[in-house]
Amino acid sequence: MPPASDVLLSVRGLRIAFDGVEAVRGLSFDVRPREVLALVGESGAGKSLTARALLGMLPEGATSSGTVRLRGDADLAAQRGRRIALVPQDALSALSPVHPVGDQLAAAVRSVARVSRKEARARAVAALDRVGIPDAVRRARAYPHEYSGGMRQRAVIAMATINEPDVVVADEPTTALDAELQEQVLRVLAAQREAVGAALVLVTHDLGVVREHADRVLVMYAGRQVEQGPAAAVWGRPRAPYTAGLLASLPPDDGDLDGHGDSDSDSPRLAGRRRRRLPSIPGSPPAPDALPPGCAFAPRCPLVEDRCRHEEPRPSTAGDGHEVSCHRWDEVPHPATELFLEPA
Ligand SMILES: Nc1ncnc2c1ncn2[C@@H]1O[C@H](COP(=O)(O)OP(=O)(O)OP(=O)(O)O)[C@@H](O)[C@H]1O
Repeated sequence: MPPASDVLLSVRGLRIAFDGVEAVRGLSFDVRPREVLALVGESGAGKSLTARALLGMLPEGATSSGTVRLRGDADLAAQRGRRIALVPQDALSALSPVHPVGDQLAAAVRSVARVSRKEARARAVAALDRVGIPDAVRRARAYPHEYSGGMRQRAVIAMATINEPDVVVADEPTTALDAELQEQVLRVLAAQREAVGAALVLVTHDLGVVREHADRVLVMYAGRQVEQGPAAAVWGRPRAPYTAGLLASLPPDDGDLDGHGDSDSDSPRLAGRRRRRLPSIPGSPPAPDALPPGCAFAPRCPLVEDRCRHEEPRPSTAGDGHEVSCHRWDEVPHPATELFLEPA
C-alpha cells in the first residue's frame, strides 16, 4: 500500500448487498491524485455500485459496509459536487429538464462558492465553452432537451468539473453515444480532468478506452477484485485468466496489449492470431444470488482445477502494485490470451 499522504480516495472492504445478497464482496483500492483508475469487468460485476458508493449515492434498498474515505473524510455526501463529482451514463438523469443548462451550472458554482449571480453565470458560460459547446452564451440559456446527446454529455462533464473537484467518477460516460461521439466526449473528459487536476475513476467495459486513458486498472468479477495494478502491467502481462479472457475478446490491434509490445503486422505471432476466430469468454457471469462455491470464475476458467471449485483465492502480489486473485496466477502463460484462442 502507498503512504497515506499519497492517497486521495481510499476504499477498504467495501460490501454492498440487496436483501442480504451481496453484489460487491469486499473491495479495497486506492486512488491517487490525478491518476485515472479504470474499473472493468462484464455486466453485473458491481462496477456501477462501486462507483456510486464512492459518491455516497447507493440505490434504495442497498446496504453497505466497509469504508470509503476521500482525503480521510468518510462523509461522502457532503463532498459530492465539491471534491468528488459524477459523470453518469445518462446525461438526462443528471440535468433538470425544467431549468436552462447555464442556470444549472451557475447553481452548482454558487452551491460551493460565494460569488455573485453574474460571476456564476460567467463561469457557467466559460465552462460550456471549455467543453466545446459552440455559441456557449446562447446555449447556456437553452434547456437540456434542446441539446444533442453529445452536447448534453459535454454539459454534464462541464457540470462535474466546474468546481474543480479532486475526483471525477465517470460511469460508462459514453455508452449512450455513437462511436465517433464517444471518442470526442472521452477526449473532452480527459482534457477537463487534466485541466482541473482531478483524478478519474472510469467505469467502462470498453478495454480500448482503458488502454488509451487509464493509469491503473481494477478488473472485477462477481463483485470481487480479480486483478488490480498499473495498466501497463495488467495489460502487458495479465496474471488472471479472467483478464486474459477480456483481452482475448478485443479486436487484434487492441488485443496486442498482452503481447510483447510488437505491433509489426507481419510478425508470425500476430499473423497466426489473425487467422483464428476471436472468442469471447464462454458462458456468462453468475448472478449474485447464484455464486458457485470457491472462485466465482471457476466454471468458465480454462485453468480450473479442483481447488478452485471450493476455495476462494486470496490476493497475491504479482509485481509492484500488481495484485491478482487466482490460485494459478503464476502458471498463466504469456501471452495470456492464448488461454482463450482456438488453435489455428
Ligand atoms: N437497485 C438494485 N436492486 C437490486 N439489485 C441490484 C441493484 N443494482 C444492482 N444490483 C445487483 O448488483 C449487481 C451489480 O450491479 P452493477 O450495476 O454494479 O453492475 P455493473 O458491473 O455496473 O454492470 P453493468 O455494466 O451492466 O452496469 C447486479 O447484477 C444486480 O444483481
